[in-house]
Amino acid sequence: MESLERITLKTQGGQTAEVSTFAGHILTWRNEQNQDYLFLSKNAIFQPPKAIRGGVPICFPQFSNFGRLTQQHGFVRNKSWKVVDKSDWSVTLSLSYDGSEFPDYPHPFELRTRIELCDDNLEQHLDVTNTGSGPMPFTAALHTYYAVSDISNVKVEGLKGLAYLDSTDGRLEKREEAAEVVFPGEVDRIYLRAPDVVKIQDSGAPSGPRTFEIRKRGFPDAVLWNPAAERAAAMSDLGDPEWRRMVCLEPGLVVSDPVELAAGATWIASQSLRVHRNGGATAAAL
Ligand SMILES: O=P(O)(O)OC[C@H]1O[C@@H](O)[C@H](O)[C@@H](O)[C@@H]1O
Repeated sequence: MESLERITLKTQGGQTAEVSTFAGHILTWRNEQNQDYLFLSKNAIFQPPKAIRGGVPICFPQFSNFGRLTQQHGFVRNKSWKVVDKSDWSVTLSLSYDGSEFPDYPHPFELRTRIELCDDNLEQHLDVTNTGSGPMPFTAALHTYYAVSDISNVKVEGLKGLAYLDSTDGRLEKREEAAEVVFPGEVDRIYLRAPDVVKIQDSGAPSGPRTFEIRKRGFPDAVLWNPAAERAAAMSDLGDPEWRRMVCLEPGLVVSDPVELAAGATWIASQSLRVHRNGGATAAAL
């Protein structure tokens, strides 16, 4: 098994994050008690170019099959990235594509991600520059896997009233009626024009209830995913009971506000993840 280069970030308060140069991928984010905030599957396969199951894979230049590529979620999660700069608590990675490897995607680009860790707050920035001479269409998502005690303890707030495409039902457009979305079975939805703040509550976390607050910028949509038992059983790097310990909330540029980036132009977006523990706010500032 090929070992991955991991960069460790640390805060003064003792939280850590690990970032893999393969895939420009946040692998872990742990609090000072070494408890995981992000889910990384025990069955994850660390064998490039296989995508890693958990953490924060970057889906680019395509989310799912929204684009012309045959690779689900694009190809940057299967590539090695370069470290541009690094401090104890931050790292910037980049990936250049010259437009030649994938005939269905002849658009050269320079993609960067910057990851900054503070106590109970992780920020991830994504920016892309079109280095070609024509317009560059793309879709994208930060495919963030949160660690939860059990999916039956999870409720997602902030989606009520939104239209969504139900990927478990032929991408039929539906409307969210629930103030708190729960997971009685497989959930795979693309919420259109989601608000910039969405919250995931976990009432069974080991050190008391906790809430993940996701603040997104520049991503109009949000994908919510848990595969449930049957689909997870077909995924060798997930399976049972791992699927119970995760939920994905993925800020995305998927359907709303499609982008055709002009030659030389740069697009930027980000997410800021904050954890509120035991129902109380943390001391970290945004
Ligand atoms: O197995 P992959 O390619 O990492 O994708 C996992 C899931 O990613 C989610 O973003 C999609 O909405 C799901 O449909 C998909 O199954």
